[in-house]
Amino acid sequence: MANKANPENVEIGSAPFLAVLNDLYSQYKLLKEGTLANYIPELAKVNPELFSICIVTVDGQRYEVGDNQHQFTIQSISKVFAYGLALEDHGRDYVLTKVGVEPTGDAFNAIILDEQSKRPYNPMVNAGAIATTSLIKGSGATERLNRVLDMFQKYTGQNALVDISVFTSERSTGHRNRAIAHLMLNFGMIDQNIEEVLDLYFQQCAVMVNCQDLAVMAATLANRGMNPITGEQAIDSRYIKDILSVMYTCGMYNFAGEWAYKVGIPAKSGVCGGIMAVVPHKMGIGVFSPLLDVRGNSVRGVKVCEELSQRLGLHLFECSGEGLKF
Ligand SMILES: NC(=O)CC[C@H](N)C(=O)O
Repeated sequence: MANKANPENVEIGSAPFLAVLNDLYSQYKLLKEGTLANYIPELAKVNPELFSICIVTVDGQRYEVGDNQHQFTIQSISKVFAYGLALEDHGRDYVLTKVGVEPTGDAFNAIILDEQSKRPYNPMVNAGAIATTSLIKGSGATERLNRVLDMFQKYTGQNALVDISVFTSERSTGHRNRAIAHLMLNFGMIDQNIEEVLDLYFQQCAVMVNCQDLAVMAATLANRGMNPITGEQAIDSRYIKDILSVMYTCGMYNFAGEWAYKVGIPAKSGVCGGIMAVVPHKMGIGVFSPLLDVRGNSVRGVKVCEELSQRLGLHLFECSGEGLKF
């Protein structure tokens, strides 16, 4: 796949977004820091050079640069959407008894639960995401998986498929997640068959997307839950505030505070190297670059979002008028 800016992009959108995206792409293409996620063996096989940035506005305009068609597994970004489905299945109050909404300041895969309540801290870290996945309704494993895939299809407008190699790779090595699930079983936070819950969690993490899909999914959240390309309602709009709040406070794990301070918009990263960011009522942003920092966030992805936020004036609390108007 081509690693340089695709000249066809000029057709897709217009300045100023495209000029900014092209600029960021050429600038950060030179940045080679970070490491591939190798605790899931299949993820260590990815080409570390891959890089793409995409913006989709709530009125359906698309601006993109780089390897936007390259498919990768969604990993932790799936946690956002599974949380939405659990909220639709059970309502806010019940979900809150099983998964909290407190940032942890710990790594995404920390084996910890809230001391008092025994709940996992929030749905964006592994413990909370496994608990969330255990809440997804269905009469058996196949129906639950199909519901998850249908849900992803509504958000992306594309067929949702699981990358079987990545799924089996994680299933055979995911002992840390198994330990987390057993801890939650011990405290009665999950009650279903653990292996079945973990299978669904690993499957949802192995759903294939490209950078464009991330931007469309983010734009759907920015657009009160309606996919701006297909017009389909992907989630009940009443849960958008729940989702965006936990993304804002917990979506970037133990970098969430600095992210909120510097970038100032709800976002979610995954060890695939994807970052999905939401500018409410305006746009969705997807960035993909697989080299990760120590917290498991894409090195280029963080840099691109920091600069994009500054240059387009995206920070939610920006009031000095800095950045481009749109
Ligand atoms: N941060 C991530 O993307 C983690 C997701 C991965 N499937 C895991 O559970 O470890």
